[in-house]
Amino acid sequence: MLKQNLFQAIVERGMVGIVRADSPEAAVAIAEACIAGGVTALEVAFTTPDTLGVLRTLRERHGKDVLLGAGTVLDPETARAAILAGAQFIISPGVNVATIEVCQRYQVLAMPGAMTPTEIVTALQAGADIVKVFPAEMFGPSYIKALRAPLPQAPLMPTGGVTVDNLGEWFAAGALAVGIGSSLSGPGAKGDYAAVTARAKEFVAQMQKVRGV
Ligand SMILES: O=C(O)C(=O)C[C@H](O)[C@H](O)COP(=O)(O)O
Repeated sequence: MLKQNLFQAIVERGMVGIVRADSPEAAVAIAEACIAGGVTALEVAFTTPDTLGVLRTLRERHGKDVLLGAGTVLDPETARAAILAGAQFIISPGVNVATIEVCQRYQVLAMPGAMTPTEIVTALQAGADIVKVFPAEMFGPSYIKALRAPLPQAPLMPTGGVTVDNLGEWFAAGALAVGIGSSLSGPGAKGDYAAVTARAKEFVAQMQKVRGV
């Protein structure tokens, strides 16, 4: 998919589900549970064993309807491997310029993590497509609003502490999209995949409400 179409597809969904698990089997099961509930942009975090295998499995099973990315990517080598395994976007906890460059070279979305205005501007200058504001729960939605006063052009994706209940607040504050971890996939750690699907459905329904669909 062309990078601009990928960007649009993330914005339309409004959320990226974060899959982080103790085993590749659990990661695939959590991802499938999210997809079953309608959350179809997913990041597999590299703290998961055999993340590349998980990405390949999900890429083989799902066609264009599921957007797949890799998270917790700290360096360009990991980014390149993830792209070869089918990742369409690369998320990092911080700003690593060489990682952003690999994303631009292969035309996948670069989504580095940043917190301060200096970091956010550095990320944008280096070629970030979307800036993950992380850890967003430290300052809450009002921080996104404050950032957007001087940086209205910044496409921000707060990540950390996003829940069904506060989803609307992040968008009201100016978020382009959100990253959702434990409040979506948390029950998956205990093997309760049905609960993950139920949470995914709640997020999708709430997103429609927030957007007035
Ligand atoms: O994208 C990554 O790889 C991250 O590092 C993001 C973290 O997993 C978030 O901290 C998840 O936050 P919660 O939604 O509060 O669980």
